Amino acid sequence: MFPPLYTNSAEPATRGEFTRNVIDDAQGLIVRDLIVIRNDRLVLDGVSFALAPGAALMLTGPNGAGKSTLLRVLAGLRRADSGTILWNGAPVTDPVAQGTLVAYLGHRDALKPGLTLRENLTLASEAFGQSPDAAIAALGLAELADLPARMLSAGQSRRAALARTILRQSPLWLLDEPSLGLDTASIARLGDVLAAHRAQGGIVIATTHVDLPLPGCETLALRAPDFTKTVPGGLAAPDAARAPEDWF
Ligand SMILES: Nc1ncnc2c1ncn2[C@@H]1O[C@H](COP(=O)(O)OP(=O)(O)OP(=O)(O)O)[C@@H](O)[C@H]1O
Repeated sequence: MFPPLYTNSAEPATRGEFTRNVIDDAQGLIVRDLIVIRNDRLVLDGVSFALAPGAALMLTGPNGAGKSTLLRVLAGLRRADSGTILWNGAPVTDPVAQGTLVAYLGHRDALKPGLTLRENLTLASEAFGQSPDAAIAALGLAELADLPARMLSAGQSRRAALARTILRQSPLWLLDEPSLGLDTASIARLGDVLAAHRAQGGIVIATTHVDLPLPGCETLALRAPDFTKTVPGGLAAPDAARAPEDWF
């Protein structure tokens, strides 16, 4: 098991401890010294953590702290200005290019309103040769499966988006506020789904403003960025030279 060492500051003591204890070729996910600058503002300032297979991390912090930004970097939807991501000891430069490594649930449910719930999930699952039935059942959606997505409530729609995320059967789940709008029974189902994934060696990273059903998880509390400080022109590191149009 990795040591639960995290930081989103550049404090030398924490960085030193992290470096001493984490072995680069270990199984699982290692994130080291991630720096992200948005609009000349330092949003993530040296985020580091390590998660072994079966582990989970809850990302907390005030609005604007960078939780979604961190997930999007890990999902390959945005580049970091500097830092390293290792998966099973190998550097991950583009998670999207790794195919099924990552399953990402963003803020938006992004269902096609004219298609039924099942059609939405089938569309997503065909590329992976999976049937959507297990995911539909796991999120308690069988009775709603033939309704057009436009007829789903906010919580039902969130469950459908969760089902679409999990059917990829990716080892690394990145979930942005997965419990948003879910009722008590649905949160319990979400807990079962997360536990089953972790029991198979999967890793979960989830942002949240409320408690999530992730027993034994680690927590990384990101701090609000200091918006009185600017980083004009970004960092001197080569990554910072990428054109803004390369970024999502
Ligand atoms: N398009 C943008 N351009 C520049 N800065 C942005 C942009 N979108 C967001 N930011 C800044 O990036 C920072 C991190 O935003 P992010 O969405 O990652 O925060 P968060 O912790 O997920 O917040 P919340 O709890 O509200 O979801 C914010 O402080 C925000 O001001």
